Amino acid sequence: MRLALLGCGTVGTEVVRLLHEQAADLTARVGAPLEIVGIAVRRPGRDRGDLPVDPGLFTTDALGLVKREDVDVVVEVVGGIEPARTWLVEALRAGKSVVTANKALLAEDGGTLHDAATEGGADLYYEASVAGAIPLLRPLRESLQGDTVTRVTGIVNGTTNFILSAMDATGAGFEEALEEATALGYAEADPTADVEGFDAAAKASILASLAFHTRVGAADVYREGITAVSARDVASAKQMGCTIKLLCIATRALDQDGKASVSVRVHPAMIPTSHPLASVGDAFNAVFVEAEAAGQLMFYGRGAGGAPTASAVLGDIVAVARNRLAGTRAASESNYADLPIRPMGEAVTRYHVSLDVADRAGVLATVAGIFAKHDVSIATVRQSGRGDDAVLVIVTHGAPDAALAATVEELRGLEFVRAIASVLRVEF
Ligand SMILES: NC(=O)C1=CN([C@@H]2O[C@H](COP(=O)(O)OP(=O)(O)OC[C@H]3O[C@@H](n4cnc5c(N)ncnc54)[C@H](OP(=O)(O)O)[C@@H]3O)[C@@H](O)[C@H]2O)C=CC1
Ligand SMILES: N[C@@H](CC=O)C(=O)O
Repeated sequence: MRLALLGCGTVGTEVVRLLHEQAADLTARVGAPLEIVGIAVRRPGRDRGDLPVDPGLFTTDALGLVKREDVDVVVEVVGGIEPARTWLVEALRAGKSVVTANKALLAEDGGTLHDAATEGGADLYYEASVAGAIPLLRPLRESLQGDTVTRVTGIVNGTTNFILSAMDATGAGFEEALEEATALGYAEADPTADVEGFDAAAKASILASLAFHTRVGAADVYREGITAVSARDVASAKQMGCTIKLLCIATRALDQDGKASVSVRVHPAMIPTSHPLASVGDAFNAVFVEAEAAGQLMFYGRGAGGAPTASAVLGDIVAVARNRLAGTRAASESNYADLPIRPMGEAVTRYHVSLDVADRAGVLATVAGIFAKHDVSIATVRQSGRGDDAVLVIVTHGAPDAALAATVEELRGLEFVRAIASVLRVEF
């Protein structure tokens, strides 16, 4: 089995290392040796340490490598939309198997890749694209095909989980924690993708597409990142017995006429410290899958980093290599459902709102009246005074997100509201 490796950075170098260190076992498991015939990178002269590979294999001509007649499997660990899409479509149409970790591309234009795979009769595997080392996509793609998945909830971005865990545990600053996550190889080439929630949204779209048998694109996912989460939010969450996590929540629901639709969102949320997701620290990921017959399933493990991600890539390489040797390919994905996307405004959520207000008579009554006007029920109110100023912390019961957002907008315009210090959703 002859492999073309596209990319040799954090993940690619670990793929090379594992292929080298486990060569004998992999040969036995596949039934044929796995041989790298070329490695496409941007800077072939870059120092890659003691990588166990012939330096003559490096090239900048990725497309030329993909087109080589002797390549069976293309492994893409570069990232981004272009030129990765062009390379992978070329490979798939030519009948070459593809293994990729590129969630951004799958979320943006997965349909083009799947169509090219069908056209070329080729395998397209992408276990590493969601939740690093955790075997999650294959259970959705295979084991749960006989069941109806109703909800997928979890932490799917290691970088932001690392940052939020550090802010919560040690009081570390945002920038400092992001720098450390980048140095550890968790962050994307442009970490904005992590901290603004794009990476988690891409993963959410992949999970929802597989779980609900429908195409959910990146643009269908409601997204908020963690850049607005402050030390004050973290402290406030602690006071309530909560912690803050960047959550991915995908649900399939039926309306009164029995018509199904899906809602997919990514945003920071407060969860009680007693919840199992609260103890998911560092760059670990955890995902709950709820299915009608199976009930609740939990998947947990390292969600980022070179070696954990390479483990998932290697698993896919073995699978596609076995398929090629057997002259077969995996069944096409069943995206038959074509379900509508429910807007974020209809999602039932709860808000934690922290207001800096003037401390005088009638303030609380006016604020409560505005919540009532939008049909939002208040669960708790905490007030602490500071001379002329007071801090009001209000936690609501569940209400449509649009009603909660409209309430906050109206509060913002009140003359006695000095600042809306934070607005966070509360889940579970
Ligand atoms: N890091 C992680 O924890 C995880 C990453 N992923 C995904 O895996 C993929 C790779 O991530 P990662 O290894 O961290 O990224 P890196 O930035 O560490 O590595 C990217 C590699 O791609 C090469 N490259 C970049 N542009 C080109 C180009 N135009 N032509 C040829 N080669 C190019 C780079 O070359 P050079 O070395 O010369 O710069 C480098 O070797 C991404 O899709 C990412 O989202 C998925 C799960 C986890
Ligand atoms: N940047 C990503 C890497 C894995 O997908 C993350 O932090 O989760």
